Amino acid sequence: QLSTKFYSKSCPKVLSTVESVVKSAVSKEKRMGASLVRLFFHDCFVNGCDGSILLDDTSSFTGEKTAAPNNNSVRGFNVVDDIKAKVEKACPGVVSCADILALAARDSVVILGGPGWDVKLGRRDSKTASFSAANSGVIPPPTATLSQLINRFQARGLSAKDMVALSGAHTIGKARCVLFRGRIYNETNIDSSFAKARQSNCPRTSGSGDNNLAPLDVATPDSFDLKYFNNLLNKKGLLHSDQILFNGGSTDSLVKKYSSNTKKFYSDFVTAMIKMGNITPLTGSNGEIRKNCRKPN
Ligand code: HEM
Ligand SMILES: [Ca+2]
Ligand SMILES: [Ca+2]
Repeated sequence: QLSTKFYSKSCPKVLSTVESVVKSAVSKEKRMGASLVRLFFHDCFVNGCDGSILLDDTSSFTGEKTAAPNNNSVRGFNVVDDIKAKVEKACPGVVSCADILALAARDSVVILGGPGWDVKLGRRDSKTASFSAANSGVIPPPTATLSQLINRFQARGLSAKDMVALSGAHTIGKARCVLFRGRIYNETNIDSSFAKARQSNCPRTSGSGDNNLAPLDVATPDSFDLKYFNNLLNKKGLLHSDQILFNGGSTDSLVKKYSSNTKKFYSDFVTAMIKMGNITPLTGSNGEIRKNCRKPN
């Protein structure tokens, strides 16, 4: 059972240490806050919040970093290393990499103007990772239908409401052209001037400009707020999987509600982040406390 006080005796400085490293990383690059939030999501969905996503490949082991949803996409590993090094100095062998991800995600949201919450701690680190689980079937792709999105979250114990609230994390951060090209050229539920603007930096031809970036939230890309949901009402969702949340289906009413009610969005987002953070953690004597987040001890 996770607890907010897990390190209060063994490493009282962990909270302030994580916060200060995240603060300095985000002040250098706002996007890093978004990247750290996403890292936590992609860790928790694949075999639970166990730091599995942080393991590097070796000559005899392929981890999760090169799986399709992560490859050339997830980032922030150096910031996690930096946090881990400082935490190890303060309390060697005590704090897990999985808990560092949970704290860094929360701190990122707060620093970018979003809600705060008490993070439950006590997760331990996996000794392995799963390329196959990360590569297919667990993390939804941006081309997903609404029922696929709902099903993939349900498979992790998260409701449709949790899914919509968590999608609100796309109020920060960026995405690559290759992942929204189909939407801006082929879809009809898109604002035409928005589509044009995005097309200007994302060529139609596949293979050209694939890695060009655009903000997930056209209005306030560096602030954690409800503008993401406003964009959806205006057909300015960047990804297919964003706009599908407001496209005449069962989640329309929730999107509408969040678009005008910051309090409701924040409280549902926090509830869902805590739920996501509880996905099958390793506790007790399972797993280990890695010394280096990139490799098992
Ligand atoms: C609902 C299903 C979801 C889909 C289909 C999805 C898909 C994506 C895609 C395709 C990107 C861009 C990746 C790239 O360009 O390489 C992205 C970025 C991002 N996602 Fe999601 N996502 C989903 C849910 C979530 C959740 C639950 C969170 C966190 C709670 C989240 C947080 C983020 C953030 C913060 C970014 C920007 C990262 C950065 O700028 O480095 N997403 N997502
Ligand atoms: Ca994991
Ligand atoms: Ca925003």
